[in-house]
Parts: sequence; structure tokens; C-alpha cells
Amino acid sequence: MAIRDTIDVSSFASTQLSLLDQELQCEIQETSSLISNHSPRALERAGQAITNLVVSSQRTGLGGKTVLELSPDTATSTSGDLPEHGIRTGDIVLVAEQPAGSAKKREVKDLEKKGVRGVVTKVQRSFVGVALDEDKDDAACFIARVWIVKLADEVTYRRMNQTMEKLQKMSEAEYSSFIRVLFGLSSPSPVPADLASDSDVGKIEWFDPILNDSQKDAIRFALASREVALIHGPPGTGKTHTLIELILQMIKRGQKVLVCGPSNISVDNIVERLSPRKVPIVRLGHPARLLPSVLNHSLDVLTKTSEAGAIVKDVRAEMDAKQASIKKTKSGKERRAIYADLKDLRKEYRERERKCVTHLVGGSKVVLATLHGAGGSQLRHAQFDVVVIDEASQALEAQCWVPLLSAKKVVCAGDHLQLPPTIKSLNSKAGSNLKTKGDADGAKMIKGLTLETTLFDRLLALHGPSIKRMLTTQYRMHESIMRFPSNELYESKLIAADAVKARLLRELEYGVEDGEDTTEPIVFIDTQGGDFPEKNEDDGDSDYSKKKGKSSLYGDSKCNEMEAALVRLHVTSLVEAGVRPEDIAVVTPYNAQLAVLAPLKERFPGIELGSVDGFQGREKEAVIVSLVRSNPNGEVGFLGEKRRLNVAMTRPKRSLTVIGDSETVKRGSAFLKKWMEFLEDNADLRYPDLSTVTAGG
Ligand SMILES: Nc1ncnc2c1ncn2[C@@H]1O[C@H](COP(=O)(O)OP(=O)(O)OP(=O)(O)O)[C@@H](O)[C@H]1O
Repeated sequence: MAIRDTIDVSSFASTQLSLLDQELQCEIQETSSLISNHSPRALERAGQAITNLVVSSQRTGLGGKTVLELSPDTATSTSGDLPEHGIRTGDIVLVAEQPAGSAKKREVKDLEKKGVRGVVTKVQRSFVGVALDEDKDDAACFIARVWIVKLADEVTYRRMNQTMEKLQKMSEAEYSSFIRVLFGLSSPSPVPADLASDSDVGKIEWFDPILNDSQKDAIRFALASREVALIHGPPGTGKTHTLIELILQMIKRGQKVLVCGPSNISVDNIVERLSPRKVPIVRLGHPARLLPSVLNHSLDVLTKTSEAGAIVKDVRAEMDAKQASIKKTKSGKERRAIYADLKDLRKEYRERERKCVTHLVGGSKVVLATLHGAGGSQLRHAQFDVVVIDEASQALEAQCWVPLLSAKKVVCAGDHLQLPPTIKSLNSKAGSNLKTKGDADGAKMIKGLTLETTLFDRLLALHGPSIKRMLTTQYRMHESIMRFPSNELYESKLIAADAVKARLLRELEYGVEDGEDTTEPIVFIDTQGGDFPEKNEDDGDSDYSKKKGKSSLYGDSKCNEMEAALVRLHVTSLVEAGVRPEDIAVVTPYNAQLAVLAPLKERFPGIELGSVDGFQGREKEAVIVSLVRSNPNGEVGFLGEKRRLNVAMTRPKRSLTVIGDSETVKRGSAFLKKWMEFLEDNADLRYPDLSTVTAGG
């Protein structure tokens, strides 16, 4: 595979540009096909839109942008609450006048002409905040009823593209020694073999007294490495815990550190744990997207509260007053004059804000941002000694290069044996047929490189395990639950910490009955025999079938209603034994199965239902995995992906229940066969009685 070899940097960048273009086009096609084919109401039900809104307020936010607050139209909502919806902060949306309810064909570009793009900054019960794209004040005067609908996130791509274009244009003479190592043009500087007796990192005074040996070893290694270090953190092994100590040790050595992750939550997680340590930190990013506990460190709040921020305040107030005066003005001439003033004020505001930001960023030992957030203007001239990337195996490599382009050293923490970032163009027909910019330019492409190949994967393949240290003590799973993933994926190296290795449901502190479901760490309910068949989402008379012929709102998916009945029975039995629903999660690889399971949420409020992919990074006391696949051909689809199975089986702390058809699943892959055999030998094995299921389900 090409990723093992030295890579021509320019071809690498061209390939990334081409792949990113394909991915973006795929996302745009998918969104526009949904918007064109479904009514606003249907899109709302599918979590893609919110309808029947009015502008309830308008103000100036960070960067001088106009922020609208959109609330339900009182003519349609009596409670004043937004309907159920799937819009989240950070989503890119279009705010537009609401089209008529019928599902007549509408093109996104026509909608865009009538509306404005923006980023969702706040989601509350009664309103949603949207920061509009720059300089669009005039379009912001929505008088009629509006709706918002999710669009493809082109902003993120723009940052990645700019970064890859820079890399593509660099001449070899411009490559830093860091860049040379990351592409295999040079080897990483050697690290002493015996770090424990090294003069620099051998005698560290630890801030955290409970670090285990593998964590200490990884920290020493990351400190001693000159260009690159990978910290491999299998499930539950305290990756973030280790990174916090590493960051503190770097600060102690006078280094300036930029900490990034692919998502806001991954970054906030670190801010929350660093902030009690009283080191000066700044979190970049829109405040409305940050956790409340992190706000005090956000640049936006610091620009208001710090001394340096005072100069920004007056302009902000003046802009707000101008915005408010627009509503009162009837004459077009006066309005135009106000817009012109606003434009000047915005310029002034940005200028003052920039100075204040440079001052704050310059004064912090640690700056934290999402990977693409690190590409903002605030860091344009900032220099860092090290970039630390958490959840690096879930980030696109192009995204990692946003902070890396001017870095000297990188520490990546992640687990390449769990799921990589989700790529839409990988399996889609649309993706493979698209003609991309790269093809047109005739640039040299690297075979074998996909967007799924993360920086973590590529560096490991390029330089081998000597650039990596693995954390080996896990603090999540019962020893029996850990055994299979440890043996098959982590070279049998995982050790269950004493505090967790024998924990069972019956020992939950709030009192749980002693029974067969609460004393077994692993239960396998084997549906073999063909009585529990899978269904395609559009077979039969389920709700989804009605959408046949249209681009589906749910994607191509599978479900298994009989298996869902078994899940229901097992959850009921756990809850009857005293396990709280909030300590139980049901995970399944298939979205259609999630929809079938949805009524469980009404019956057991607090229970969590999730896709395996969506549950990565999470844990629960009891986890039920519904495998869904049951067919005579032994087809297992994307259940065959080891990394997905790994995520599924490593979520529980005390109890793992697997429900599936061993006959079908065994035929899927060598890994699945081994897993089924492991379950047959080590789990509490049960064969469901069909009559109980029909009666109970
Ligand atoms: N040395 C340690 N001693 C005791 N508990 C630890 C130690 N290191 C980590 N833990 C505990 O293990 C749990 C997982 O740690 P942490 O949250 O840092 O992991 P993570 O990197 O966020 O996630 P992952 O579990 O995916 O690695 C936490 O409850 C943490 O307190």
C-alpha cells in the first residue's frame, strides 16, 4: 500500500484535494436531493429542518456577525416551544422564507437566492440562534414566516482545501524537518531506549499521583520525541487523563502548546480537566458551541471581561444600536446610510478585536481549538512548540494539517483500531462517478490513499511502531468483556484495573437484585435457526417503505423486528431486576433497527439507543448489542468491519449482551467467526423461545 512509502508531498496534497472535492460534492448532492424531494415538514420530521419560525431578535455577535434568534410562529405554536428537531449548534443552515407545504420540486440554489446561509450558534427550547454569513444584513430582514434547513458544511472543507493548496505549492526547500519526517523524507530523530533513566525525562515530578506505568511511559516518550509521537489509547485506558499530564509537563518545560481535536466536545473535555490546574488557557471557537463550563476560557468571553477587551465593547454597543434603528426606519435612503455605517463599524470592530485577540493568545501557555478552528485568523501569526491532537484517529488527515502546517512537533492520541471518520464518498456511486478538480488539473494522484486513511494510520504505517506507545491498563470493562478485543486486536496486552475487573451489575450501589442477568458479564442470545430474519428497510409495510422511489431520508438500512422484541425483553428484565434505564444502552450498526427500537425510549425513559458509530467514545454499565443480520447467505454487510465490532463490544462496564444469529454472522469474516466461538465458549449462552418472543414482544 502506498501509505507505507515515502510520499511526494505535492502529489499527496493533490490527492487530498481531489478526495475532499469528491466528498464535498457527495455531501452537497445528498443534501440537495433531500431538499428537492421532500416537503419542509418531512425534512423537519427527519431532523433536517425546523419550520414555522419568525425572527424574534437580532444582534451583533463575535466577528461582528449578525445573529438572529428564531422562535416558533405564535400562529402555529401555542406552547412557544420548538417542535422536535435534529438541528445542532455548529450546523450550517439556510434561513429562508418558508415555501408552500406541498412537496413540489425545489432546487437548493433557488432557495438560496431567497435566503441567507448561517451557522447555528444556540439551540434552546424556545428559539434557535443563527449567525448569518458576513455582510448580509439586508437579507436579514425577514418579515414573513421562515424555516431553516441543514446544508453541506462547506466552511470546513474550505479550511482544509486552503491548507492542502499551501502544501501543494511548497517547494522542497521550504519543507521543515518536521514536514520531512511526516512524509517519510527523513526518519524521526532517535529517542533513547531507556527513558526511565534518561537525564531529562527519567525523573519527572508528576502532577498526577495515580498515573499508571504505561501512561508514564507514553508521557516520557512524547516529551522525548523531537518530531512525532503517537499515544495509542485502547478503550477505557485514560487517553485524555494522560494528555492532561503531558500538557502540564510541557508547560513546565516552557513550551507553548496548541491542543486540538476533531470536535468541540473533544476539545472542551480537555479544557474542563485543565482548568482546575490554574494554567493560563484560551479556548478558541464560537461561545455558543462550547460547553457552559468552558465559557470562562473562551476568547469571546475574555474579550469582554479582560482589560484588553474594554476597547472592543464600545463598538459592539454602537453596532447593536444601529441594528436596532433599522427596524424603525421606513425610508430606503436612511436604511442604506445605516448599512454603510454598519459596514465601517464592523471594520473598526474587527480591527480592535484582532488586537485584543493577539494579546490574549500571545499571553496563554495553552491554546485550544478544534482542528479546523485552528485555521482561523486568531492564530495566523501564533507560534507553538507542540501541537497535541486528541481523537486523532477520528480526524481527516487534511483537517490535522490545518494546525500542523506551521508546527515543529506533533503528539497524536487515538486508537486506529476503532472507527475512523465517516466518509460519504467512499461507497457511494455518486462519489465514484464524480469528476474532481484534481483529475482536471492532471495532477499526480497517490493510489491507495483514501480519506479514511488518517494521519495516525499513515504515520504508523510509514515509521512503524517505534513512534508509538500504547496505554495498557483499562478502567472500564469487566475482565471477561475485555478479553476478546484484547486478544484479537491489542496483542493481549490490555489489563483490567483492579477496581473494574470483577464488577457486576448486581453490585451497583443503588441496589440491584441478584439474578441470571445481573451476575453474568457476558450474555449471548443466539437466534440461529432462521426464525429471526432481517428485513430491508423498504421491505414490508414499515413506515420507511412508503418513501420507496424517493431518495430515502434514512439511507439504505436493515432491521430485524424479532430481534428488537428480544432486546425489549432483555431490557425489561434488567429494569425489573433494578438496573436504572439510564445505565442501559442499546447499540446497533443499523439506523433502521434504531427506528424499530425507538418505542423503548417511551417505555423506559432515560435508556439510550444509539448507532455503534455514534456511541464511539461512550460507555454504560449495561450494553445490549443488536447485530440484526440474519439471512441464508451469510451476508453481514458493514458488520464485517472489525473496528465497528470493536467499538460495539467495548462500550459496557459490567454487562455485555449480544443478540444475533451466530450461523449468519460466523460466515461474515474470520474475525466474526472467532468472536462467535468466543461467545459460545465464554458467554452465558441462551437460545430464545419463539413463542415467548411473540407473546412478550
Ligand atoms: N491512572 C489512572 N488511575 C485510575 N483511574 C484512571 C487512570 N487513568 C484514567 N483513569 C480513569 O479511566 C477513565 C477513562 O479515562 P479518560 O476519561 O482519561 O479516558 P479517555 O481518553 O477520555 O477515553 P478512553 O476511555 O476512550 O481512552 C476515567 O474515569 C479516568 O478517571
